[in-house]
Amino acid sequence: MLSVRGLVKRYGARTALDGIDLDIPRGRFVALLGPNGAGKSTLFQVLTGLFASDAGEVQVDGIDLRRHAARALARIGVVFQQPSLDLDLSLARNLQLHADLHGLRSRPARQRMAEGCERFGLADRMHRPVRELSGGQRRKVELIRAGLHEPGLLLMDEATAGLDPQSRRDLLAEMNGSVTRRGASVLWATHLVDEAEAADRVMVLHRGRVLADGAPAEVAQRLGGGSLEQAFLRATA
Ligand SMILES: Nc1ncnc2c1ncn2[C@@H]1O[C@H](COP(=O)(O)OP(=O)(O)OP(=O)(O)O)[C@@H](O)[C@H]1O
Repeated sequence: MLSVRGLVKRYGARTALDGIDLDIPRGRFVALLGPNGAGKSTLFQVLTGLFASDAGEVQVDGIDLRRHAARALARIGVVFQQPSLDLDLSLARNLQLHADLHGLRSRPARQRMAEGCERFGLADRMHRPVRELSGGQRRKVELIRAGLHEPGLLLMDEATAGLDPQSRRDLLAEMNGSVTRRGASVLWATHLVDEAEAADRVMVLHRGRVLADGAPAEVAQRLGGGSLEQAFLRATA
């Protein structure tokens, strides 16, 4: 679903991504685990076409991001680290704008919006301004929005930041649901080891490089043993 080869991104003299290779097949939940400044957001900015890389290739479902950006991006759903809803518009209007941007027909769009809001307990808030929602509820709206066009790849950049334990659990369960229900792939950026432990696969990113990639137990082993948390802290100290 996602193939990245030799990705390099520099900000002036600073190299934020230093030759990233990764392959994510369909139906996998992959955690991108890295400390602050590892390059997670930069990777997402390149994958979503916000920044051009200095070198390397990205293919989404076999489509080259640089040459066919619109087709490649249509297959991606994203929740960025910074909230990006229009607070003055209603929840439904925010979702409808996204559906229109992706050219969704109105009946399936309305049905998916209603299903998503139902799943997250937001059905009775659909026509209220987003400003009236809590931080956790806003995150859930962003998640519904990211999946509205049923993308094969979901990119989540620290999507649980600021959420209470129950909301974090709801979001993770929803992501796992997307993987099993629709066969979507999820790349979940986090610095929280417990979230990474719940993934099928963990990629540890540090200073723009992938230090280890595999099942959580394998990654812990490759980074010197002990728990994943111990190994991660040691490797990124
Ligand atoms: N616009 C920018 N200009 C210059 N340097 C940048 C810019 N954005 C990021 N960087 C640098 O690139 C590196 C990677 O940053 P990035 O935000 O991708 O990391 P991150 O893993 O997402 O961190 P965090 O977990 O803190 O969000 C850091 O050294 C950061 O200071």
